[in-house]
Amino acid sequence: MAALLLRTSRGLGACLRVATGCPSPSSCVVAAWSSARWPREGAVAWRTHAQVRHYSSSDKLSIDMDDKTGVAVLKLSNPPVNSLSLELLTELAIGLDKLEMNPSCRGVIMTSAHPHIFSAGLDVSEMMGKPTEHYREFWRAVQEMWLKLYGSSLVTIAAINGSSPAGGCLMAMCCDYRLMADNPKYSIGLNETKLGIVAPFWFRDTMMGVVGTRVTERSLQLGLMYSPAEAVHVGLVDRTVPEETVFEEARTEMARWLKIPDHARQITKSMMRKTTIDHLLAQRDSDISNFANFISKDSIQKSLTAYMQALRQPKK
Ligand SMILES: CCCCC/C=C/C(=O)SCCNC(=O)CCNC(=O)[C@H](O)C(C)(C)COP(=O)(O)OP(=O)(O)OC[C@H]1O[C@@H](n2cnc3c(N)ncnc32)[C@H](O)[C@@H]1OP(=O)(O)O
Repeated sequence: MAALLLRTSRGLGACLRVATGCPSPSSCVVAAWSSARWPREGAVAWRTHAQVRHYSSSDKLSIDMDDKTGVAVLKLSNPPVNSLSLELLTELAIGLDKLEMNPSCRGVIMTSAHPHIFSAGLDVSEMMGKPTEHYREFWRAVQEMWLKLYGSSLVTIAAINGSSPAGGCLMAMCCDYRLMADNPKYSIGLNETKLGIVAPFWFRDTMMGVVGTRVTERSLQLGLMYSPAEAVHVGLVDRTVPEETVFEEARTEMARWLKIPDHARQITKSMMRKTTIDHLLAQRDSDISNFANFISKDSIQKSLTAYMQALRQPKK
């Protein structure tokens, strides 16, 4: 059973079960086998160039997997600002799942296809003027993307080639390592309070795992956005690099991580993240209800409307 789990289901939960010898729920194995049958018929287009395989069922996301190096490159491509719509979040979760199930994949570099913006975070229009059912579906998709990315057993590196507020920062923080372009015009952080909304506990927990309690508390209350240099100073970003080298530096960093035996690194990662993941899993439905109730409030809808109007004003 342990060998089967390692081969078919390499999420962090599976790693820790293998390490501890705990029995796995049978649903986990079933899910692993059904996902392993990708590409799904009709949903995924394949191109093969030597050892690089391109697969994506959406024009908002491209994933190129190099079988020789074991490294996949995941590029967000949702103009103008890579906002995380329901569609893009769903594609991200599916894409990450496929990489997890691909036995030749060992690492993922996440970046943006558009210069200047890594991701503007959650698509605010998905949180405005919609029925409650839509909010529930949207929030489940946000959770799912987080569970796949934060819970990935692969080495994940964020090559942050532009600004990365809120949900964009969350994605970067889910990764094992963060490189950011040293352009002072870019910024990164969890700015939710500035929109009049509150980052949920698992956004907070993710940030605490990266920068610790004190910096998280100050950053969240004030909705701080950090320049690349400031982000390095507080530990939100590991390193800044010249803008034109972000991607190559990410590749070099990946090579360093891939020198570590997968099983040892994966079990260590799982030990570090399991409590945070379990916390959300135990409260998934109540978290969805909380979000749907909160976002439906008139006062919150007014705050979001005002924020979007301000965003649309010409910049000085
Ligand atoms: C309980 C609730 C918890 C929920 C947790 C929430 C998490 C989130 O992620 S909320 C989203 C927070 N995101 C932001 O606050 C980012 C806002 N955007 C920006 O700061 C900037 O747009 C930028 C720095 C990302 C890019 O700046 P710039 O290149 O100057 O582009 P524009 O500001 O002109 O924007 C172009 C276009 O895109 C629209 N837009 C920007 N961000 C979003 C977004 N997050 N969702 C939807 N739409 C967004 C912006 O309104 C412009 O639209 P048009 O004027 O119609 O062209």
